[in-house]
Amino acid sequence: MLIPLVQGIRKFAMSAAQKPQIVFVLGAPGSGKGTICKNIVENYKFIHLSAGDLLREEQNTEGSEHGDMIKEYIKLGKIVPVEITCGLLKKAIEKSGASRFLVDGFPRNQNNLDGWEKVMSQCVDVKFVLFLDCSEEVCTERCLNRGAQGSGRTDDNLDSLKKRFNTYSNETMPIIKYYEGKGMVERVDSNRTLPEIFEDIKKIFTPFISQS
Ligand SMILES: Nc1ncnc2c1ncn2[C@@H]1O[C@H](COP(=O)(O)OP(=O)(O)OP(=O)(O)O)[C@@H](O)[C@H]1O
Ligand SMILES: O=c1ccn([C@@H]2O[C@H](COP(=O)(O)O)[C@@H](O)[C@H]2O)c(=O)[nH]1
Ligand SMILES: [Mg+2]
Repeated sequence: MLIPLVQGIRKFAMSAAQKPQIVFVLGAPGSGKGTICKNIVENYKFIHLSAGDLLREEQNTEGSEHGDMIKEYIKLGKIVPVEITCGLLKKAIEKSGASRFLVDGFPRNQNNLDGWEKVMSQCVDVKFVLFLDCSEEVCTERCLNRGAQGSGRTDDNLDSLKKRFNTYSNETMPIIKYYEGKGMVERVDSNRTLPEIFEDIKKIFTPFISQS
């Protein structure tokens, strides 16, 4: 599966006038990644790609060879192998043809990072990581509310949330630290109200857009 993925991206890279710019959006489950990305898209020229949404879509695609595996991984809060997730992201980036993307909820572990770098690093330009920093307590309450309001997500329950937080602490935090070490992390306290968060988002994205 990895070989056609690499070939496809090379073809894409050759035809692109400029490398697409990528901002990774990371944070705990329920930290507000999807909500904040929606706000960014309303105010700045970005395409929002949620890795979780792409996986849920794939899971529900009739005849998908990965559907059952994705379903199981999501319920257990485990990270799906990068070949699948990166393949879906690559396809969405190519299809869109846009120049700026918010990649929400990826890379989530070392396997994701290695796979992304192997396949995408030559063809896209990762500008920075937006890190939505939010306490487990606040995040849990938000996800449980989202479940109670009928999200339909199989992982908006206490049992799955415990597992998702474990995965986040053990596997995703080291990736955020890795980017921090490279001076690439913009941290926003997302325990606060949306207007407060959006003020900080403006301070990050307005200069970024005017400089790039
Ligand atoms: N700052 C906030 N204050 C109050 N509620 C919020 C805030 N940000 C997001 N929410 C709500 O919390 C829930 C989770 O938000 P969202 O879906 O954006 O998080 P997420 O990080 O994408 O979560 P996941 O990782 O589970 O996909 C949603 O119901 C959303 O409306
Ligand atoms: O890169 C990714 C992104 C997500 N997953 C799986 O999906 C769920 C839900 O993701 P959300 O971002 O919360 O929508 C996540 O817990 C993982 O099981 C993944 O494997 N890889
Ligand atoms: Mg989300």
